Amino acid sequence: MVADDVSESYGDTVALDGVSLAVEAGEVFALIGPNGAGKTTLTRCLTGTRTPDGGRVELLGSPPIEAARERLGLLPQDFDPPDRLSARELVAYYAGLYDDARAPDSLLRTVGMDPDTDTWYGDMSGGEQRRTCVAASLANDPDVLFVDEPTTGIDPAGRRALWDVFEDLADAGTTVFLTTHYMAEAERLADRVGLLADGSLVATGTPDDLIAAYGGEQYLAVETDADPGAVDDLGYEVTRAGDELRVLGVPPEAIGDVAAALDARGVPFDALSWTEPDLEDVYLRLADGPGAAGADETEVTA
Ligand SMILES: Nc1ncnc2c1ncn2[C@@H]1O[C@H](COP(=O)(O)OP(=O)(O)OP(=O)(O)O)[C@@H](O)[C@H]1O
Repeated sequence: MVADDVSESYGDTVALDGVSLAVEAGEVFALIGPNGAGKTTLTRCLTGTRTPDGGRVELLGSPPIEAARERLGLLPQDFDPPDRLSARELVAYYAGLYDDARAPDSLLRTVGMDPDTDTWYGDMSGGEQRRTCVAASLANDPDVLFVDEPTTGIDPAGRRALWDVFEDLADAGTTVFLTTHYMAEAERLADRVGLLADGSLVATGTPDDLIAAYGGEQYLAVETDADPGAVDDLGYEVTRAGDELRVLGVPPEAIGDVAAALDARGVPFDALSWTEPDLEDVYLRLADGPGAAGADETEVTA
């Protein structure tokens, strides 16, 4: 799928301001960014539910509106099926829209739902509702799946179970375009991540490359009142952050040496913890921190 210089506004609100990206067949692409960044709008443009004001969009080699419906799966953020259907009825309804659909019971089991439960959709917990909706979005065994915040409201075990579902789909060759606020979800699932802020794509790259470029350094946090000068001869930069000293750039294999050096210098400390940057640090730096969204649009590559 391709978005080329896509712009879209709602009245005076600019939701997308010249977004360009390309997602390869079989790739898992995660779109992250703050509330109101334009993620849902971009998903709508890519799926043909909105026609952008400007730019070009291509899905499965055609304008989205012409893309083969039976090859697409879509779970919108605001998907709101009828309340008075059981999970089986709901998934069977969506499966019935296609000539060649997967069996509803098997789909429900895939997402961790008991197909025999007769609770109406309107009476299910938020997490059960979302799982059922994920099952419905898979009814036609799509080649390209768009899922907008698929695991919101799902408990941690259920979320991990759905990650396995998406991973299995990706392993089987399905292209997945995922929108999420869970950085661990993007980091675990995505081949590439795009960070959208204020309608612009601020950075795109593999999770590892983005973390290397923007995540900052690994560091050893030393909970102590000591002055940074007490440990500034260890070969690492040392800064104070609240009640801890941060010894920057310490690799995991050097943690013992630093602890021994603290002891040797008589520096008292209550705790040591080692931290390595993750996608959340990238997000905070580029989208939510000081100077956020100020980065030029960047494709990060190894
Ligand atoms: N139907 C609409 N009418 C007017 N403005 C809209 C409409 N839909 C979205 N917007 C505005 O467009 C901008 C982008 O919204 P969008 O829903 O695409 O963001 P998002 O990144 O998906 O946000 P969230 O993470 O909260 O779901 C926001 O400023 C939003 O208020």
